Amino acid sequence: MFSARQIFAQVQRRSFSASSRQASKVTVLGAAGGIGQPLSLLLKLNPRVSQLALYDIRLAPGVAADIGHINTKSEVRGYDPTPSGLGEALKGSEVVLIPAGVPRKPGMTRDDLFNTNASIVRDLAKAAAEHAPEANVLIISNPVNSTVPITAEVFKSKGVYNPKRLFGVTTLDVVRASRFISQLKNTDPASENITVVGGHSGATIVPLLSQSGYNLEGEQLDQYVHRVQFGGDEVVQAKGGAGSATLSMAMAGARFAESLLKAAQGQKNVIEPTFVDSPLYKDQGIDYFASNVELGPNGVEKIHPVGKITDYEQKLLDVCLGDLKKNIEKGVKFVKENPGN
Ligand SMILES: NC(=O)c1ccc[n+]([C@@H]2O[C@H](COP(=O)([O-])OP(=O)(O)OC[C@H]3O[C@@H](n4cnc5c(N)ncnc54)[C@H](O)[C@@H]3O)[C@@H](O)[C@H]2O)c1
Ligand SMILES: O=C(O)C[C@H](O)C(=O)O
Repeated sequence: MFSARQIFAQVQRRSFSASSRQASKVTVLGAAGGIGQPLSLLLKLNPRVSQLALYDIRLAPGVAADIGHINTKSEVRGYDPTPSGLGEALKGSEVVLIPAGVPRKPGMTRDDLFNTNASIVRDLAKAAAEHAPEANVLIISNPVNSTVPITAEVFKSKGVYNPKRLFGVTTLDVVRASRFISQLKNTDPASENITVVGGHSGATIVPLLSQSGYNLEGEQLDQYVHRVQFGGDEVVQAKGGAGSATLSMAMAGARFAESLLKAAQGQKNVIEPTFVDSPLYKDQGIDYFASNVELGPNGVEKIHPVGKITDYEQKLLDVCLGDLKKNIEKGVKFVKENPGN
């Protein structure tokens, strides 16, 4: 005989496993690139994904044919670089990841990518607003501090903006912050989870080490913060002109997509750092900010405040806010002045 409690637990388990089998179409725009390919591979390995739609201006059908042989259940399809191919790739999608655009070379800042990537993201955002207005849109293309506002402005201009469904992917900053502290403290990096707030470039990346109970001091603290803020540059230098982080970014993007799908499929307390339309600094004219965000079936469920920080961290945050405001304004202005076709 089962007790009422056991039966209840069984029903709960069944309903969770039913919802975790829910069909989820995921689309990658820029799927043939340095990030796009390993990201698509990781998504193919994710049992929460039922359909994987790959789009790029080159090679997406080839990447799809290759990944499609992997023996997991999801259907993979690559789309031709035409407006109808893009539309089909987006139609019915629950999660749209956008790593389309050019990466940095040594000596460049992320903002130096603006001139090329702003119009790429604007045009892909237009297609997403038209064909997948209710999808969760995950922006990876740099400069994220500007490409997220660009996407928001496009969605607003089409009357379909939902601030709960637009995310700048800043997961890599937390992945790095966790890895780098584990190297200093000889801990397991997988069990570190350092809070990182602000944005995704240089001084706008603000690790809040004190919130994990660590108190590095002096030069060691300065070096740690610098490494987290400029971790991307380490990879750009090491690749010597052949691009920026792709493999670690693919892991970070796949982790964020998995968190969104988990939350959409009923899991509670799913928290990820991400750059979203946020109330935290709107009184200072800063409409987007990255902090820990609880995800739910509707996307953003709850935006966590920055919380208690040290005077040192407050100084980092002050610098961050100044830069962030300019990056956001640049994105908004771009769409107003260059609405495209
Ligand atoms: N958010 C982050 O943490 C993070 C981390 C690493 C890289 N990035 C950024 O991600 C972007 C991509 O980096 P990458 O290394 O994959 O570059 P990449 O050049 O290897 O790949 C970019 C891909 O985008 C495609 N593309 C270009 N224009 C397109 C369009 N209009 N529609 C569809 N696809 C298009 C290209 O054909 C290419 O396959 C860069 O802007 C880079 O700075 C962000
Ligand atoms: O550094 C870059 O340009 C790519 C990315 O934003 C990163 O953090 O690795």
